[in-house]
Amino acid sequence: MTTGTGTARAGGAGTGTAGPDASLAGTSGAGAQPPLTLREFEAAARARLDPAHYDYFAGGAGDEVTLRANEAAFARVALLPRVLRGAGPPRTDVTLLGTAASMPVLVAPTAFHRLADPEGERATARAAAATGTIMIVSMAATVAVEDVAAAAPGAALWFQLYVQPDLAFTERVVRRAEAAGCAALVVTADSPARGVRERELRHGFLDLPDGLRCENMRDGAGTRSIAMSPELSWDHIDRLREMTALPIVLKGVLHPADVRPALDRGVAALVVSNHGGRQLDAVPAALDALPAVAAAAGRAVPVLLDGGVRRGTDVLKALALGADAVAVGRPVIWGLAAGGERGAARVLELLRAEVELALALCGCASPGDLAPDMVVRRPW
Ligand SMILES: Cc1cc2nc3c(=O)[nH]c(=O)nc-3n(C[C@H](O)[C@H](O)[C@H](O)COP(=O)(O)O)c2cc1C
Ligand SMILES: CC(C)CC(=O)C(=O)O
Repeated sequence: MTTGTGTARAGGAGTGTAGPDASLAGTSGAGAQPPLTLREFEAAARARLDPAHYDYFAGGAGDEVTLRANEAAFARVALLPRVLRGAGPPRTDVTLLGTAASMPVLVAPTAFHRLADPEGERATARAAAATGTIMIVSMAATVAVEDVAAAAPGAALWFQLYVQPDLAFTERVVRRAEAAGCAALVVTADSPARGVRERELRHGFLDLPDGLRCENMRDGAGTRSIAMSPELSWDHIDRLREMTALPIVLKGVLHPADVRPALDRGVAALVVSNHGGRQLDAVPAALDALPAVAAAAGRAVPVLLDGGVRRGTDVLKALALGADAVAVGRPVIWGLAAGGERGAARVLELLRAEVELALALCGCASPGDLAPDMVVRRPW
């Protein structure tokens, strides 16, 4: 049987196989071989990036306990496949809040893509479109949301918002995201203050270099730096609900008690996330926080997870433990730094192919077939 034919997708950056992309040969830090895994993409990116920029992307808060925990949590969970279910070639596509995606893997919002590639978020959006998945454009993007949308016609975009103390300014940013065609507003809730990443301090990386800026902060009067809002509260979610008809996704939920107030305010989806270990160190791994949040949501709204997803099998583990989809942050940046648009597309296509194969090997016809009884905690 073949597992490479089950899903139609837009674009042709990938091949549907997990084989190397020869055009990326020479980008790998390990030699002439093109990167074949997300980890190899990280090595390739590291070899190319200014060390200060690599550390900005890679680093986490404090002792990086949570950063390490995110990946380690996936290693502690094992998949328990079913056999002989006649599932056929699996589908990998999902629909989230009305947006179709070729796989249950989204591009998480990450800042400053032009530090990784001159085309920056334009290249990322084209890569997401080629793979047929959703890109969540960061408020801290180095390309304006309008220009990201124009660079990748047909791309499925959502917009991530840091609510600004100036609500009138916040509303103008929301209007720009709406006008650019973003289909959901992802409100980051885990950052009432900015986490301290000591790697940034060691490099003295405190601001974008000359020539780059947060283009979504421009407001006629010029670029403004992004403020974290310590006063952020549920009232702001009410205000945003009044402000926009876009579905609101709450990003950065870890405590199950925060689910009820979110549902009461009409939040359309939740993202279980610790911001890739970059905010409060020593919080649980995202995967470990997922089951309780998913149980509290009780399938009322989609639950997403990000943090530490590096393999297709990680995606299946998260889905089995209650997620409807996951998002990846750093891996897309590694693809971008290693090979621009092609590199980012390759990272996404590798994940899609890995998800497809893992679904087949688990006896699943689609992502929705995963259930909690298909994972076990490793006994070590
Ligand atoms: C370099 C970098 C920049 C980020 N910028 C943002 C951002 O602007 N807004 C946001 O909500 N989250 C941001 N995040 C967090 C990601 O959305 C996501 O939660 C995290 O990267 C997931 O972990 P992963 O990198 O292990 O996949 C950023 C993460 C990184 C690594
Ligand atoms: C510009 C920053 C606020 C972006 C961010 O969220 C991060 O670096 O984790």
